[in-house]
Amino acid sequence: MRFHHDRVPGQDLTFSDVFLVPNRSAVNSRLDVDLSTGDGTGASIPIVAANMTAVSGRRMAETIARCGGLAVIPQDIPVEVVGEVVSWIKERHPVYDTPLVMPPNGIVGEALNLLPKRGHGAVIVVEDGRAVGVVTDADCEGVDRYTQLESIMSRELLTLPAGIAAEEAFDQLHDGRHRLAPVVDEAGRIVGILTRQRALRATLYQPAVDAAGKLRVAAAIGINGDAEQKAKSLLDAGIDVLVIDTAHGHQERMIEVLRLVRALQPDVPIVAGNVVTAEGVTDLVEAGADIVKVGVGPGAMCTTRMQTAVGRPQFSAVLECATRARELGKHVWADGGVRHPRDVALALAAGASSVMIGSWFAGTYESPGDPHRDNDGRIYKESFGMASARAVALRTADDSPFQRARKSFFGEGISTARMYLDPERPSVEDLLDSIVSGIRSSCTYAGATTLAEFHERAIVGIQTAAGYTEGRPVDTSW
Ligand SMILES: NC(=O)C1=CN([C@@H]2O[C@H](COP(=O)(O)OP(=O)(O)OC[C@H]3O[C@@H](n4cnc5c(N)ncnc54)[C@H](OP(=O)(O)O)[C@@H]3O)[C@@H](O)[C@H]2O)C=CC1
Ligand SMILES: Nc1nc2c(ncn2[C@@H]2O[C@H](COP(=O)(O)O)[C@@H](O)[C@H]2O)c(=O)[nH]1
Ligand SMILES: [K+]
Repeated sequence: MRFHHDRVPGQDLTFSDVFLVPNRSAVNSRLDVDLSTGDGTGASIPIVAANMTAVSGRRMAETIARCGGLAVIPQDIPVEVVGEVVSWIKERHPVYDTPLVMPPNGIVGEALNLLPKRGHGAVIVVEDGRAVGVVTDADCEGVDRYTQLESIMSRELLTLPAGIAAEEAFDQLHDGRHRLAPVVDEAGRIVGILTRQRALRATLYQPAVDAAGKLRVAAAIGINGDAEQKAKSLLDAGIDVLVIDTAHGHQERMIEVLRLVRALQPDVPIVAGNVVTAEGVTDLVEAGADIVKVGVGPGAMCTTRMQTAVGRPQFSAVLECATRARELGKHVWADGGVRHPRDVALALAAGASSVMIGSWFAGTYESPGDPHRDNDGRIYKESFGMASARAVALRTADDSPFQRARKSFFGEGISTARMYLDPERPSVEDLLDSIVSGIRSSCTYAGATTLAEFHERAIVGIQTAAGYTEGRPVDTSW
């Protein structure tokens, strides 16, 4: 990456301060771009869902991995629960979505609770292991909540044979005017769901899978307590990437924990952070990190900069840290502050191998929270920071009241924020489509077919606030 006209800025910058200049390009199609990360995590797109309780649970993890990214199960989840989550994810189909299933005598109220859990928007009614009907939101409209599904379900059900080619599945769905269909094995048992969109996505995304063809998932630990034992248990549970995460990653306890974990000789990459300086990267890499997580204070739930003045504008932090990591033969993940696909492109241009997204993904069907409606009927989910009073209260539930009170003293995050579901893009897969199409396009504007080439060729300019505003779409006259 170089700065436009080689004007290296004298101050630190964040994503809104910068833009990408187009290059002469020999890349004919955005579909010719390979977005795999090359950082040893096996991800085929450079997106990681952050280790936040309001963001990354089992549904987020399977959905993102199916599109080639990763989710990090947060450190606050008990190890035995993480073990169950990992086994559950490894049992999911790498291409077909997990169906929501109910019996014919199940009631509409329950179906309405299940529907927002998944982007495909349908409950499959199953009897003796076979699909006998399908119920969507529209079928439940104006119907008493205690009505049994068999009296409202649509019985005109297309089923697709397991192993069907994605394009063939799309055509069958399209020709039969079906939005989705259960995929069944030879015995007629449901193995998953294909919507038209998922069939299309199966041709555009490569799932992130392990050597056994199972979906990949990452998990995090903190630096307190018996971090080494916790790391061991997570590795035994079969996680694919281990994240060691704390607010101030450039501290000696982190270095000590990293050394202990590295000594376990895990055969999965170790990610550690967060830092924002080259020195931080050097120390964590020397202690055993394969990937360093970069970002102090850019997160949407984060009050650290207001509380402490500490942090660093994220674009410059990523650039400096990625440069050092590259010199050491290692990688960085850009963590926090991403609100538009352009921010992802800029973090990749600065040299990150992957970009972490938290709050943006909290406002999707697949995040763990329950959907709520505001006074205007808009659907939102609650998000909260991992250093907020709410997260600290959850994390310290087993401590004595005095210990809990002491630990709540240093909150550095928001306890409730409303993350609205975008009616056009309510599922995390919709957001991924938008991000991935954006960065594929950024790569071709730069003349790059891989992320390594993108970083090499990217030309970054610095803009005024007016320059940034000019780039925003205008949806009313002025
Ligand atoms: N990326 C970011 O900008 C930030 C992210 N977070 C996220 O919040 C979650 C909780 O992290 P964290 O608060 O580190 O909790 P942890 O449970 O990981 O504990 C942090 C440990 O570091 C010690 N510590 C020393 N100085 C600091 C400091 N300035 N800030 C925080 N801890 C310090 C703490 O001791 P003691 O409490 O006694 O001081 C404690 O022992 C993580 O997921 C983290 O990523 C939190 C803040 C900033
Ligand atoms: N200072 C704090 N930072 C936090 C907290 N919870 C999470 N985070 C960080 O934010 C990113 C995600 O950023 P986003 O803009 O995509 O939401 C996450 O990975 C953490 O590094 C917090 O309570 N305080
Ligand atoms: K912030």
